Amino acid sequence: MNSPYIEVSGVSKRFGTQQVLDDMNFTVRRGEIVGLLGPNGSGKTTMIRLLNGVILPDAGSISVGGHNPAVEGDPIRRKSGILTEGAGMYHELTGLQNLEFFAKLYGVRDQKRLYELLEQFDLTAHMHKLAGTYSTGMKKRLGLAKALLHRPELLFLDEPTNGLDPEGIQLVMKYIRELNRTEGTTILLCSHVLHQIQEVCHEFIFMEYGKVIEQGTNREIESKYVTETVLRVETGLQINADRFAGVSVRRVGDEVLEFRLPNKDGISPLLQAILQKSWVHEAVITNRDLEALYFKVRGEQHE
Ligand SMILES: Nc1ncnc2c1ncn2[C@@H]1O[C@H](COP(=O)(O)OP(=O)(O)OP(=O)(O)O)[C@@H](O)[C@H]1O
Repeated sequence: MNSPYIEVSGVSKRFGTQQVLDDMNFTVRRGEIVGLLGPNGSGKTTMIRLLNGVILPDAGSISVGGHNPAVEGDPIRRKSGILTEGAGMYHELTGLQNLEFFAKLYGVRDQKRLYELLEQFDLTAHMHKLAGTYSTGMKKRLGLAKALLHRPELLFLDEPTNGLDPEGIQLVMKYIRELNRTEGTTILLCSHVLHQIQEVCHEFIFMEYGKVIEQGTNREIESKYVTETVLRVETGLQINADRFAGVSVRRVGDEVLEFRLPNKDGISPLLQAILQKSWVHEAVITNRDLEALYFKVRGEQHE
């Protein structure tokens, strides 16, 4: 098991009278992609700013790669890259000039790196245009190129796919996965779009009201919260009771039935029983994707 790269323990932060973070505790292991998830205003961006040493916690301790961001922000910023929501670009400079500016700031001397990143993010044809004229997707991709200039070992991504079209989302997600796989980059990713990050993250941290309400892999959270299997089946089967083959069932569409089983072992016998009477076009478990888990975890917090 990898050692913790980020350790957050008992961290609280207040702005005026508003308690934004309240006793936050979590760890991120080296080389992992971790999703930080929570509703608007739950404190995700504030947490990233604390990890970068941009603001200071009121209580608790933080370690990032062995450094305390409150007093050692510089070494952390040297080995980390950050993509914020606004991407922080100079609109009156071209894409290339922006990268040149930040390359100088980060002490990146290798000019090839700039062109390599422009190419990687499909920006070569646009590098001489002013960044202010870029589309949202292009700005986001330029922001990523900037964050990666100095080959950081840690990457903070705040809503990396906001405002991107489906193609842009795919490009960014593919790059995140590849970067992690080939360079072992540790990535902390904030997002609302759960189905997009489900595939790329190794672990998830669910936040609410400035607290961590759950942390784990999809499988760990699933085994803790999912006590039954909900199977949606597209079939021509006609039912006239609320059970079929001993399994609870209800109709949810013209040719769609929803079955509730105690566990996955019952799926094959159920499908066999259906197939003896009718056709089946699709069968999907609907209650274990990240979105379903997220609502389940949040729901249990409110009970
Ligand atoms: N510098 C600040 N001064 C005062 N209040 C702040 C400051 N920064 C953040 N807040 C407040 O802290 C709360 C959490 O904000 P934060 O941006 O961390 O949430 P978030 O989870 O990232 O939200 P979103 O998903 O909308 O980006 C909000 O109510 C916000 O108004």
